[in-house]
Amino acid sequence: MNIQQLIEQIRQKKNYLCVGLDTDITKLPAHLAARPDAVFEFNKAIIDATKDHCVSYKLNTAFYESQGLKGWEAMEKTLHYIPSTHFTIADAKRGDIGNTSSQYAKTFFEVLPFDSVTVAPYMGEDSVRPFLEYENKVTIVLGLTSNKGSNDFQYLKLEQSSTYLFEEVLTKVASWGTPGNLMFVAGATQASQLATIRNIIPDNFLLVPGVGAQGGSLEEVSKYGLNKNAGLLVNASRAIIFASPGEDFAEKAGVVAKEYAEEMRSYLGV
Ligand SMILES: O=c1ccn([C@@H]2O[C@H](COP(=O)(O)O)[C@@H](O)[C@H]2O)c(=O)[nH]1
Repeated sequence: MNIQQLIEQIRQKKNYLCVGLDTDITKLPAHLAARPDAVFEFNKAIIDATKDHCVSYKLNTAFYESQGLKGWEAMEKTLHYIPSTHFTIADAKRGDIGNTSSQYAKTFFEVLPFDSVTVAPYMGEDSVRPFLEYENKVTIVLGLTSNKGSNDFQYLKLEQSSTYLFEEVLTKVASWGTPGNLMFVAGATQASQLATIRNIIPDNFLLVPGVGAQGGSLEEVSKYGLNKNAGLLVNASRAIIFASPGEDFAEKAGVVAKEYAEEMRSYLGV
């Protein structure tokens, strides 16, 4: 799915919810935990219960890679189970010298046919370029992250200027691509910076993690982040997939996803 099709899905479904499949095996419901394909069974049930209330799924690859081959297989099966009407994100945060980034791009755009992958911009243009070379795929670059550690580097002021490092990152990286192939991560916990971010990149989609378990406000994010095409994908992982620890985990996930979707609909004013 490309950005134009994502915009169409948002219009049809009237929400911009991304469900995060951060499937931590230590948190699986007891009745599933011992099953041989537990992670995929869990994800399948979550997708079935939430697909009508979201437009996207984000798989944080760490939760799969940490399980070795079995985890990788669960990630692949999950990706293929997600309906083609939903925008898929590999939250892998890759980026290396160009020669190596090409291999990462091949991994997440070809071997695993995700629609998009998250990329860390620290190593500069040649580390991001191999991802951007894929037509109809989207590169999601870390702009201003949701964690406390974002203060360490992202809020450093550039010498003799009032500009933060993250602002320079957004400005520079935006010139490497277009709103059709480049999104940025902006943490929901950073809502006070969203107006600034929108001034720099009015048209790019923002992937916004940090509502739910991290306490970010959906209302604030929507107020400052929405643009003419919606322009937002707001992710919640733990708050949805682990809404209940019991046999009703999928049903509860569906209820929470529906609540987020309805709140989003009110902000879209449709
Ligand atoms: O700045 C960032 C970038 C990525 N993430 C990822 O999003 C989800 C958030 O999970 P919750 O359970 O909803 O808190 C997770 O995969 C993070 O690695 C982020 O939180 N902040």
